[in-house]
Amino acid sequence: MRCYDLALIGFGGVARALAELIRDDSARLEATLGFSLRVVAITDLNLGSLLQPEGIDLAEVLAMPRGANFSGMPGGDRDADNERVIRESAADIVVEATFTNPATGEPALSHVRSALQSGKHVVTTNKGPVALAGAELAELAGVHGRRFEFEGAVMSGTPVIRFAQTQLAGTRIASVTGILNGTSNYILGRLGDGLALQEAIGEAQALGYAEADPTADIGGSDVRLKVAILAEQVMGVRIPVEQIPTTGITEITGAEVTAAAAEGKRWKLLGTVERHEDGTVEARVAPVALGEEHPLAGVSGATNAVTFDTDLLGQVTVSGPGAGRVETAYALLSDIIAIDRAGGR
Ligand SMILES: NC(=O)C1=CN([C@@H]2O[C@H](COP(=O)(O)OP(=O)(O)OC[C@H]3O[C@@H](n4cnc5c(N)ncnc54)[C@H](OP(=O)(O)O)[C@@H]3O)[C@@H](O)[C@H]2O)C=CC1
Ligand SMILES: N[C@@H](CC=O)C(=O)O
Repeated sequence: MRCYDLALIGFGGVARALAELIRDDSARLEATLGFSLRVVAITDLNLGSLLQPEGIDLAEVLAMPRGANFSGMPGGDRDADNERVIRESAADIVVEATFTNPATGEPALSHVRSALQSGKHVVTTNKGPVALAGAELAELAGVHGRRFEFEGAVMSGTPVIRFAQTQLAGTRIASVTGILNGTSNYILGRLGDGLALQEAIGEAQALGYAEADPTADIGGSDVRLKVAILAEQVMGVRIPVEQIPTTGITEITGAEVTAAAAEGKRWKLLGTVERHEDGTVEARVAPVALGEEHPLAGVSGATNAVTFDTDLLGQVTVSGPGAGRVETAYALLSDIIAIDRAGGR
């Protein structure tokens, strides 16, 4: 049985959900996938660092009370010494799940570079490094004979990047348009139900949908990163993030959501990448009041959907969870499966 050792960098909602999956479902995963997973290192701002090459007892760390940290445990330290843990741990795969900085991609970008340079595969749900340095990191992975996988960076666990890269590889994609942020889509729905913006944000945070800084969700910068990722990964065009005109949903009121609904319309925050006939490619993020007949109008809650406009198939739409702890942990698992299927070690 193949076994992959993991280092979890960032132990928040998504990484914990992955740890719970490994703790609770390893027998099924081993039987269906043919490999096992073991966590040998964890770092987190709150908890510090834990390095245990023989495997960490996940039940023990998942049960740690709020405010506790790893100091006092064998291989434990109260500081989150990410770089040392990434380089020194015996992990095969580094799981990067810290927060997303939409401007610099740091510290995640440095984590990914260090992991690849020290000969480890990387799986991440962090949009920053992929949007800002995707090509550089893919090249670095190639140089070191490792893989850089990031399915969860767009639409959480719903397989959209790999789907487009493999299943749509033989078509020309003229445009990609989608609802790409679960939090803002959820909030628009709740504004329509009569909630105040802050209440709706609070709900999205409690449900594990929102970014550590939710202004990234409602201000559009989260979708802007995802649009840049889709442009590069699916349409082969690098568009610097700062060149993507972006408007969020902060100016949309509950009254406007209700008034639009009365006219048969639904406000949606759309991310779009379009290839024009002259070959130029344009990207944007903006709220749009869609008519009820539009295929994306009925996509509600934290569900996301993206429509690819192709020459051979016409429109192909993929829809599924766009946020959520367990859903996003699934993206990490799907990346690990991709590494295994590519030959693993
Ligand atoms: N939740 C979702 O639905 C989705 C999330 N993502 C992405 O996945 C990543 C993780 O998301 P999620 O788990 O929800 O976020 P959380 O905020 O729950 O978890 C992030 C964790 O990383 C820790 N952390 C932050 N900075 C550092 C650092 N420098 N060193 C070590 N630990 C650090 C945080 O500690 P502290 O709390 O002290 O800051 C926190 O425990 C993010 O990049 C997010 O954008 C992608 C798709 C969907
Ligand atoms: N905060 C994001 C999480 C996934 O990327 C969202 O709500 O879509």
